[in-house]
Amino acid sequence: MAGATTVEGVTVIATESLSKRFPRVTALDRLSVDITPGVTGLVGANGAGKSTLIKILLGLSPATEGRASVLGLDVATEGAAIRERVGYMPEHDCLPPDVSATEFVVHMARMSGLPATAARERTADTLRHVGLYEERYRPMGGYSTGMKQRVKLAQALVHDPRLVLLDEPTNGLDPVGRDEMLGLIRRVHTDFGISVLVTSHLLGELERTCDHVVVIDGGKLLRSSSTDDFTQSTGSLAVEVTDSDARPDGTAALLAALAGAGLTVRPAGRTADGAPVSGRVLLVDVLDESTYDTVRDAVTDLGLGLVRMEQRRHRIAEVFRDEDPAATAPAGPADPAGGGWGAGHQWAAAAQRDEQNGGAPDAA
Ligand SMILES: Nc1ncnc2c1ncn2[C@@H]1O[C@H](COP(=O)(O)OP(=O)(O)OP(=O)(O)O)[C@@H](O)[C@H]1O
Repeated sequence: MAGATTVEGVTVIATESLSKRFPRVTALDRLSVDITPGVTGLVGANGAGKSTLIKILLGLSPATEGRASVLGLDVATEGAAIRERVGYMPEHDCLPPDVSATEFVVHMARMSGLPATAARERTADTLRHVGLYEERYRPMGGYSTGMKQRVKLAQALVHDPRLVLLDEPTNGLDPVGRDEMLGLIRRVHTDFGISVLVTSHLLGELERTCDHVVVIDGGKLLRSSSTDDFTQSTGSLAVEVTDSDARPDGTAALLAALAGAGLTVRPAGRTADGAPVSGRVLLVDVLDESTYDTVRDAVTDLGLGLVRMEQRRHRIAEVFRDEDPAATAPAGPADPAGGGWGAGHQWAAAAQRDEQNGGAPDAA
């Protein structure tokens, strides 16, 4: 737990061999991770232990074993001090329906210790920031899911915390609402310098929003690294060609030619919005500079037109599929809570769901 006491500016959250065992399930299993300032995604399938970790970090639920600190404060003994400095957006709907957003957020601000005038001013500012200014006096029972999520975000920000913990803030939102929420979350950090830990079971949405991603599965740490490292191009090249009279299926001809030249090549499978691309885009593993020449020469020799040839980055979901060959096997209906599945299977299911939800960004 390197940053627990002294390097507060470097580590906002640190856990060391943190475990939480319930009678029938181990929700967190010796989790050791350091989280630095910025926007960090905590990703995991349903039941991976995300909410459990958040509750421990807020000092609301004791760990069974191990230690954790938030902003240099010990979660076991300094929970109240942590909750003064940290905002929390819970996963589930918890808003009283008869109360307006303004009344509710002012109330939460007062609960956090702000004087009445400051609470009203901060509430107005925060609701404006989350885009709820016009509707702020209406009872929240009539709000859409997106509006409710914004109120939950506003109450997490109103006392000007140094860190916010957001539990599945995009849950229940349509793709547009999800993008708007992710944009807001990004601005929480860029506009106000507040660090963010945001949980999601959708791998794809985090690579657009987070500087750093922590992946847990079955309460264990799978991986913690910068988003760039996750999605680093490892030399995948997207190639699309036209057909010709001589080659009515130019893509198949090119695939055969490149494979014959010793390159690893496969259909890309999906477009930017997650729809199948009927095999027109090929992905070629780049070994070195000569790969570009081999592709160009093959296209020319076959007499095809080159529509595009571009470097592409991996998507986070693919990293997990690539790391576990079993995960690419047809998995049937996604059931991440199904007993006995290994990590790769769970992530295959999560990745599959991600794509079905259209949460996947660029494929080529
Ligand atoms: N109070 C509790 N008593 C018993 N088991 C619990 C309790 N809270 C959580 N669990 C179990 O611990 C595991 C982790 O749950 P947790 O809610 O942390 O997962 P999660 O990653 O947040 O998933 P979700 O997004 O579905 O809530 C699950 O198997 C869950 O059933």
